[in-house]
Amino acid sequence: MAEKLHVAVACGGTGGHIFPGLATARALRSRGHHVTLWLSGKHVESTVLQGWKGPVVTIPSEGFQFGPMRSVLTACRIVLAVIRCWIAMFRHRPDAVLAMGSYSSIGPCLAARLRGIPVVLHEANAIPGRAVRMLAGKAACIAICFEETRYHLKGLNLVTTGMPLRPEFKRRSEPKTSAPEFRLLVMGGSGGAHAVNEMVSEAVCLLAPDTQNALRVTHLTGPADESHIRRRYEEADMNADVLAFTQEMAALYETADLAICRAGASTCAELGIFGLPALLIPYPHAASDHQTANARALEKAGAADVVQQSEMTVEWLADYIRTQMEEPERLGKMRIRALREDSINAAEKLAETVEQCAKK
Ligand SMILES: CC(=O)N[C@H]1[C@@H](OP(=O)(O)OP(=O)(O)OC[C@H]2O[C@@H](n3ccc(=O)[nH]c3=O)[C@H](O)[C@@H]2O)O[C@H](CO)[C@@H](O)[C@@H]1O
Repeated sequence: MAEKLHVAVACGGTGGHIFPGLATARALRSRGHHVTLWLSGKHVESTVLQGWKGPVVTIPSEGFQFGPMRSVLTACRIVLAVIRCWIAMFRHRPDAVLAMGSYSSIGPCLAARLRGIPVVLHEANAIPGRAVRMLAGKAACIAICFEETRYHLKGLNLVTTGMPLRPEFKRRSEPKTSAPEFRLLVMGGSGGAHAVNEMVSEAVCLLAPDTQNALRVTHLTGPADESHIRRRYEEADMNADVLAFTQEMAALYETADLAICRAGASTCAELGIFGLPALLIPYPHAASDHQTANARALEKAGAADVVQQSEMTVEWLADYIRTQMEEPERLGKMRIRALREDSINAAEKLAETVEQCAKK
């Protein structure tokens, strides 16, 4: 094993950054290293971070904003974050920084560069985000999940690690047993997605008179929409479990027949671990439309269908769900194509990459 290191894992932002950061932090710890999480203070971080007992450094940071005045504000915030991180690094003295690629990676990575500390970046999406593009040139290594990403980061030191996942996301050892009803899992990433919540719940309610006992829905809404989506299903007398957020994702993936969801990087990797077919509705405002690129990679593999939010109607969705319920053979074939190996042991592979890049 490499010598004992102190690694700063910068994983603030959304669940899509915190979960893989946390999984890698745990893998680094189990290899004997000391780990500090560097976060941005966003509310979602406390929801997701349950169970982390190690040290945390919170450096407030905000996403990129554009326009003449806003760009100046963004630049000022970045400078402030770098100064704060640079000061915090006096106390914490990391040997390496691992950044999971959100805007909150920028402060710790630039401060680390000023201090001569090696930086490893993790890019979860098929198209790299702004923070990774900004930091890539100075990184010791960039870990990626999609082979497509190589086209966007030519000439840099890349290694494919896959997406670090929570330890409970283990592939099912026995084939899925068929439940009497069709199980639909609806989710919009770690914060929920309002447009997905509205359209899918309306489509399911449109189907309600014919499918009440044949369809069971688990709908993860995010905090804003939970109560009115629950009410909508109740009024339609529909068999639905509505939750703002759950920590029990593995059980849901394992029992579902179909997912309707956004195409965030963690969601895509998790669908692959469980071989769960999906209808992917990419978030239309994602930077560089990266969710469409993620979704197309799954579609190309025959693992998912993709529909753009702007092209979707409630009637089309209702018809899509009914068709999938009536065609279990099609979903069975998709299930086989959906199973992917590339994110198994990703946390360990990324931990190993950090060890290799760290200051000896
Ligand atoms: C809106 C947006 O820009 N989202 C981005 C954000 O991820 P965002 O957090 O939106 O989405 P991801 O799919 O990457 O991650 C969602 C995570 O939340 C978990 N989950 C979700 C609901 C729930 O109730 N419980 C739960 O645990 C999922 O299992 C998954 O691990 O960063 C990702 C990584 O850069 C990007 O790919 C996404 O495009």
